[in-house]
Amino acid sequence: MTTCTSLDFGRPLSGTKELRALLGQGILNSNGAHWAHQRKIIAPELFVDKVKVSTLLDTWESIIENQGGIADIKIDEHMRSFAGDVVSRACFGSNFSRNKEIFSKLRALEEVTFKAVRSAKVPGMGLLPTKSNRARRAFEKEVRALILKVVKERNEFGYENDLLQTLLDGAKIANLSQDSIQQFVVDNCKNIYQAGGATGVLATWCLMLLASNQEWQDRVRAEALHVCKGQIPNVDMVLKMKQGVNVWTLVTTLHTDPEIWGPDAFKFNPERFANGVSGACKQPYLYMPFGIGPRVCLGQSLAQAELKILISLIVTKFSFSLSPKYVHKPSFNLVAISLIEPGNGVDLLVKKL
Ligand code: HEM
Repeated sequence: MTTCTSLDFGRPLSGTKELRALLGQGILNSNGAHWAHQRKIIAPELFVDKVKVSTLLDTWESIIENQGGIADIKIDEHMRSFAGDVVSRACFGSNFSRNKEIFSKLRALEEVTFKAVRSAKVPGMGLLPTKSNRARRAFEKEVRALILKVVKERNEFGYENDLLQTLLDGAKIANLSQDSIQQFVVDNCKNIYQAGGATGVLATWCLMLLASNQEWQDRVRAEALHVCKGQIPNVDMVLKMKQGVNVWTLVTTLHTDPEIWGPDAFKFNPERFANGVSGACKQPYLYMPFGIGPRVCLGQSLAQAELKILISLIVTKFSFSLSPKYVHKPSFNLVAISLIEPGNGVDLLVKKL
């Protein structure tokens, strides 16, 4: 895989037409030279040191205070906005103040796209003026307009050293028409928001697991307190098939196969990684949470730093357990990068320490 020189790594998503509204021809959904150009532009921008602590902790503290010392919090939205905030700061600079609006419209676009992908059985259905097709087009237009507004402000108010600027400069160097420049920037902004959202889902699952495994929550807290010594953590503290045939690996199955991980494959046991990935499973290359090869996740380091900072801050400031409201319902979201999300969200009972 790493010695492969082809630029065609196939994105054979079923319902690609339906996905166009959500992902366009940005990095997640493109191939060949166009993908390579985008990857070259985006890769240097996803710096670990751009992670900043958000207002999430203050929000939780005030909710807990208002609810008399212990609060029942549905954490999904909080984690989603935290991840969005990090992506926004890391990639779109200080003036990306519309990030919340863009995020919520993208989420709505994702939901209608998901429905369309699931029901795209009849050829041409995507073109009919059905209620969901109209909604999809409306959200697509709104997201595009919001992003282009930010681009306009950037062009009027000057240069900033961030991904948005790099995308604008990269599109200009490529000698694209005005329309193509706009499409290039819009598609890639949407893709980065989509891809970056994965961290929010991962943080949600991580807190759910720590909430239902108190012993591990205590161990993680003790480690975070030991490493951070009462300070806010920073990044240093925490880091041949026939042509045209595409193979999709169901990574969840790979990551829970007892033949690979041993008889306790389904148990939440972070201890298995005490001696690294090679100590945890038979073949280290079978562990691929961020993908593998030339299309490996570009935000891997950013996401890992972001999660370590977030989780160590949360465990040192709060203790938490699963709320009786929580219903376990993992749901597959095939739209962007195949995430398994908590279908009913995650409800936690949170107390300030
Ligand atoms: C815990 C969080 C995350 C997980 C588990 C994750 C996982 C993945 C996976 C599995 C892929 C597909 C790899 C493949 O096709 O082989 C991917 C692609 C990608 N991810 Fe992430 N990701 C996360 C966070 C992020 C963040 C925070 C960003 C940036 C802000 C990001 C940017 C990207 C990009 C740009 C791609 C497309 C790379 C390409 O096609 O060349 N990801 N990610």
